[in-house]
Amino acid sequence: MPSIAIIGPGAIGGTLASLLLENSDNKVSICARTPFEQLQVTAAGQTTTRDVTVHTDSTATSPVDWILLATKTYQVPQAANWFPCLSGPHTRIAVVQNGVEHLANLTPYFPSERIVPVIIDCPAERRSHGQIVRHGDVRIDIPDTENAVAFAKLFTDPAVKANLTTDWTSAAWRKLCINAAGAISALVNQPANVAATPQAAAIMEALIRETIAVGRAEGATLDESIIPTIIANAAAAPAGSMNSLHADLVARRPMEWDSRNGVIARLGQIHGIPTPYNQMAAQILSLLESNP
Ligand SMILES: NC(=O)C1=CN([C@@H]2O[C@H](COP(=O)(O)OP(=O)(O)OC[C@H]3O[C@@H](n4cnc5c(N)ncnc54)[C@H](OP(=O)(O)O)[C@@H]3O)[C@@H](O)[C@H]2O)C=CC1
Ligand SMILES: CC(C)(CO)C(=O)C(=O)O
Repeated sequence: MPSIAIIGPGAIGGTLASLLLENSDNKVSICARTPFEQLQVTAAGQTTTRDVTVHTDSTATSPVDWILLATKTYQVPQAANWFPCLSGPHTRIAVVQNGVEHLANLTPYFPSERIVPVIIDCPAERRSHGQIVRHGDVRIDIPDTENAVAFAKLFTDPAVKANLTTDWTSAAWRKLCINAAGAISALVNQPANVAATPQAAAIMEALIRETIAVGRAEGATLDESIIPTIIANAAAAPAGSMNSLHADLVARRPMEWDSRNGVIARLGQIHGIPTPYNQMAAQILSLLESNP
């Protein structure tokens, strides 16, 4: 029975915890900052409610086979306080976050061979502690490695579609193109279909072009055909669709502006690639965050 501790039972962590509990072989525990007794996930009009083991004190935990880290990227340093009690010599960690810095963020705590970086596409929101709404299937891109295959096998629910890729870098940068462009919604506080306006579409195109240029310099294979696709998909999103960055702005929570836009400016500077749109997006979002 693989033992799995989910750190960060929010929209993504709560969704994955519920899906892991579908597999009765899994021994699942949750590491949270706020206690709750039941995990309720609604997807496709169906609500699943389960009693769950929730820890809020790391000293009450013990080493597990898998850690699933699903906090926001800027929360990793604090979440690392869970690692000593949860980690044994063979503990592996799946990092389920947006961005392209999964390994850079976690190698200070784990050897890279025990880190599984996970790119996830799963529109989800946390309504309250332990109450999640999932708005679609769960698609994950993971590297084609022994540990990643073992991670994917923890899930038996067909809603989880795992893509084993030999080019995880390109998959991560393709997702970052979506997330970088998604900043427009938080910048103008408008849902995804603001992309239907020519002004928003032009800004999204500029954000994506910068992301493609830096991603290519980082070794990703990125085709410019994703530009109109990302913009068209956003423009056609159901009315009111919010990405998680925009949801954080509306909820007056901190935002992942650094891992979704700032990273392009940071890496662009290393490669000598100008990234004025992503740099300004990160600066404006940081300003909005500090002056809600
Ligand atoms: N939501 C979405 O649609 C998608 C999100 N993602 C990405 O997935 C990642 C997670 O995002 P999401 O699930 O939306 O974020 P949420 O804010 O919904 O969840 C983060 C969770 O982590 C918890 N947390 C933070 N710090 C700690 C800590 N030290 N110990 C224990 N728990 C902690 C938070 O608890 P608390 O309640 O105390 O804040 C919260 O439950 C992000 O990188 C995001 O960009 C990717 C695809 C889609
Ligand atoms: C693409 C999207 C909107 C859902 O997977 C996302 O990554 C997010 O909300 O952070």
